Amino acid sequence: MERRFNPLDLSDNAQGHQICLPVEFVQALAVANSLQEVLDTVSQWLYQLFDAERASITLRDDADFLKIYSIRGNKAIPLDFRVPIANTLVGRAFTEKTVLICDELDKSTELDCIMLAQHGMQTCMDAPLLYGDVCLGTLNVAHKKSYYYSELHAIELQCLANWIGLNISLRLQLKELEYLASTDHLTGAANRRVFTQKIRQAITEFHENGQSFFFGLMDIDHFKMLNDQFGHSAGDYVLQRIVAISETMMTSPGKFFRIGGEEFAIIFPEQSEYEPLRFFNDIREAIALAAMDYDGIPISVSVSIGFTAMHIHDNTPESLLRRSDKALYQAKLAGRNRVHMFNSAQA
Ligand SMILES: Nc1nc2c(ncn2[C@@H]2O[C@H](COP(=O)(O)OP(=O)(O)OP(=O)(O)O)[C@@H](O)[C@H]2O)c(=O)[nH]1
Repeated sequence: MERRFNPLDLSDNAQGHQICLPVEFVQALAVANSLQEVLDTVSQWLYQLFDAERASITLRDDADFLKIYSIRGNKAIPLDFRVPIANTLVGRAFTEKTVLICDELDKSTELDCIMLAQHGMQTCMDAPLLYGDVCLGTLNVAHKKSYYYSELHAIELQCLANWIGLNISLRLQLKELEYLASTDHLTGAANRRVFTQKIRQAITEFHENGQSFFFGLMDIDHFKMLNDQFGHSAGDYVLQRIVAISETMMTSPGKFFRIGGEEFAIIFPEQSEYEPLRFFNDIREAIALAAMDYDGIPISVSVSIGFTAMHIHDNTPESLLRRSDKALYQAKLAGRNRVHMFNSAQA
């Protein structure tokens, strides 16, 4: 059997009812440092407050899927699972912005109910996480006994969903703002602002714990000509491809940034197994060999790279930038499509 409750009707029916929350719950939410911490705090407390076998939170992933972001208890539907919005109880709670209770999970034909029933649960209740007109996802609890949750439980779950919806919405907006402030919108690469933070951090870490690194500047060859010949959007496409190729070439601690129109910065921590000249050359070669095709027109492009090692007397990014820029200039002068390491004789 299924029961459904409109959140507005629930609040009408709940006139005079009070919801009582543990102080630790409210306190833990107040000090949560990230969206994930908020979600984990909420699922932990749902699990306890609703005497649940399982508590979870989904958020909208895209037009067709919700994603499980936090779980406490039974892992019948695992973390990060993308739950289809179609043909699931949780999907209907989300799209219809309605609290749904399924009292006999083993009789349901919906995917999420089947998965829960297969792991021994009999009742589940899903409430929409509302923020104004928008539904952000759902709060979900499940229990081993059938017909376990009452309308009072539905009132309380929806009340929590309304309260937490605001918190989640603000955190999502903050995440979006952080993303916009740190990302180059054309290519998705980390931008100059992040570069400035990361290079300063790398310099500090070098002076504090001796973790050395190499710093490279990469510049597209004859990019103006490419723009003139094929058009600005072809140039944009090439920028996107170069970023995608370079990012796949980064070994895990390597960091890549777009710091100007056709200029990129690379921080490459020193590591015995991957020699820097080879690392930078591998990137250069991957770009030179890449098959690029813009609107049916084959385009080949190359880059030049200048790099330098971190020195004990480097206290700010400027000296590193200056040395790499000189090496880059040498690479261009020598014919482009090459990598040069800074050599003090050229200073
Ligand atoms: N399509 C596109 N072009 C850009 C973008 N940002 C900068 N550019 C172009 O990049 C070109 C840079 O040209 P130059 O600095 O003359 O250098 P170059 O032609 O690459 O020559 P070399 O560096 O000497 O090999 C200019 O034509 C800019 O308009 C962008 O976001 N998209």
